[in-house]
Amino acid sequence: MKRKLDQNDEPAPGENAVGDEKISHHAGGQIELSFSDFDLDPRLLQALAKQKFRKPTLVQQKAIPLALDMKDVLAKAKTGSGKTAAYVLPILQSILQRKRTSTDKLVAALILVPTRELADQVLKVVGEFAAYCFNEIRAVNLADKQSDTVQRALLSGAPDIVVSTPTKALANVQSGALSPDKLSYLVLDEADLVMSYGYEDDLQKIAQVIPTSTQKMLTSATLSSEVDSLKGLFCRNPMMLDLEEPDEEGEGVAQYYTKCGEDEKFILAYIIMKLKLIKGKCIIFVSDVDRCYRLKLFFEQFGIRSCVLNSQLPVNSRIHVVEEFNRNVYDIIIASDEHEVIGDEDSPQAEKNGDEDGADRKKETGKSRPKKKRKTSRRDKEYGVSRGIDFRNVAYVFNFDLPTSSRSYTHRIGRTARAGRNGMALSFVVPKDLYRKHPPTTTETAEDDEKVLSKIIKHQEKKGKEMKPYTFDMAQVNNFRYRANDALRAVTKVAIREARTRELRQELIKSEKLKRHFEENPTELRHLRHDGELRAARTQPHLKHVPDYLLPKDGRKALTSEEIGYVSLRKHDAKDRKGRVFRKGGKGRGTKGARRSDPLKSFKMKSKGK
Ligand SMILES: Nc1ncnc2c1ncn2[C@@H]1O[C@H](COP(=O)(O)OP(=O)(O)OP(=O)(O)O)[C@@H](O)[C@H]1O
Repeated sequence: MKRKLDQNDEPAPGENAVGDEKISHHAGGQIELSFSDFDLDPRLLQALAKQKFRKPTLVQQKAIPLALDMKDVLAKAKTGSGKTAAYVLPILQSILQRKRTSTDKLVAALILVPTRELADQVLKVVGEFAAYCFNEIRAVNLADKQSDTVQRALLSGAPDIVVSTPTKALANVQSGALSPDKLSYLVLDEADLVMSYGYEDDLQKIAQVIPTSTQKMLTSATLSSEVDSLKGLFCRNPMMLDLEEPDEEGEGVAQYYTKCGEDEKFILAYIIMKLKLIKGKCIIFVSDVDRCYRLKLFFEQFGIRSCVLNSQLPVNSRIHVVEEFNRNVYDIIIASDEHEVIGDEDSPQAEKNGDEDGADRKKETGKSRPKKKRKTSRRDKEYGVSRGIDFRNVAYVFNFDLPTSSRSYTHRIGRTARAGRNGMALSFVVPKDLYRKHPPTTTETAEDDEKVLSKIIKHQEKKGKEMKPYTFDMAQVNNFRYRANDALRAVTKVAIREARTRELRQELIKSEKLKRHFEENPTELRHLRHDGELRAARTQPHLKHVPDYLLPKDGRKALTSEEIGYVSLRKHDAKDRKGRVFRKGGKGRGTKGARRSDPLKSFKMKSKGK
């Protein structure tokens, strides 16, 4: 029997979620292909070897042959499974092939993405794969904020590949700077988001000028109800891939949630970060820009350094933060997941298009998010880091504020456990009774956390994943309450406003410098750190150290999860070569010495400040 999917439904593994013609695939029993089976240009194989891509991932094994066979492809595969290479490699292959016999200059591929940071990332991936093609491939990014003149200059001479957001692409098509007449490839990366990001009108106009012969590739980790609109707009009979693959070496993302009050979120975050209960790099998602600064200033009180990412920051700074994080310069990023709000504000079609941030939330909770007043501050509509961004070696994702939909949850936790690694996700959930007691000082409402949680649990179960409760021992946690509240009191609204202004000013200066001067001196970029103290809040130096009396009796030796909470977690190994990413160990897996333990238990506590 065919199950009816609502827009928020993420289909169960192998379920025919993306349409009737689709083929569902599972990894089990498939013959494994290697990159050399694809008959790729040797220069591409060389680039793959340089990047240490030993074998194609499942989505690459399935999509690349179809794409090389000139088929339209609609691919749904999990986060971090290598969808970018699945469309970039066939594009490069076809361009190189054409260039063997033709000297025509034309834009061969248009890659549409929802955000500027993703456009930047995709351009870099293209550059990496084209590294040995010398001057044969030219790719440009139109998503950056550039004048029309600069964009026209970029497009003059017909680059082979154009990466853009739909709005920028359409503007250039309409001005005549970008000619889609001879386009061989059109890609929609994060296709469901592109469809529901206020871009539908742009996409419709683009669809009208794309030749019917253009081959289309549409990808996302979450595609369901958008499929019909996408098919209607772009490709009527695509090959549909719905790929579910087992996590390679263990559990993928180990998922936990903790029910707590709004004020307790801060205490727990302080304890987890300061006592390093979970080791490694992390991304903390909050619901809006103010929350970014509230948490950053709160952490600052304890000497915990963090970077923020939000739509107010200049795009250069945002991209730089991600790059530096990936080079292990920073450990903590506090990111606002704002497209949910922007979806509401800027996209009247959000509901129509199945935007979980609008329509699905309504479905889940029975009510729409209250309309927010438009902030006077400048926000970048094309900001977004929960989708597609390839954060490297993220040990855990921390949903300080629960997302408002299961789809958003899937993408957020997909920032860890990428490319076959393991990771962990911890989400704070404010139960209704606690919400009423201490409503959050955020523009978002947490009142529906529990409803969203049950939806998330349901969707994860369909995929064979489990989201487990984790209960902290609040008696132990309460020892830290006074200090946490003291720090929180210093983070006033005025302090947050000042911090926002100060950071924006600093980042604008850095951004300009980044753009002009540091292009020529890339090594100097390192000096422009983004995790400096904002010092907008009252400073209390004593808070930077954790006094011994707050710790359990043998606290200086180690704090175990039994002491801070009871162990209701599934056994989970947390170790990799650098001690950064949780990996499932075990006999014969080369994880000598890896101890089977839960995420908190395995970490020693540090009683001194950073
Ligand atoms: N065949 C491969 N072998 C090893 N690593 C790979 C392979 N393919 C991709 N990767 C790496 O996996 C990571 C994730 O790839 P990518 O960003 O393309 O995932 P994605 O499926 O697009 O994720 P998302 O759904 O979050 O956008 C990248 O760091 C990439 O370099």
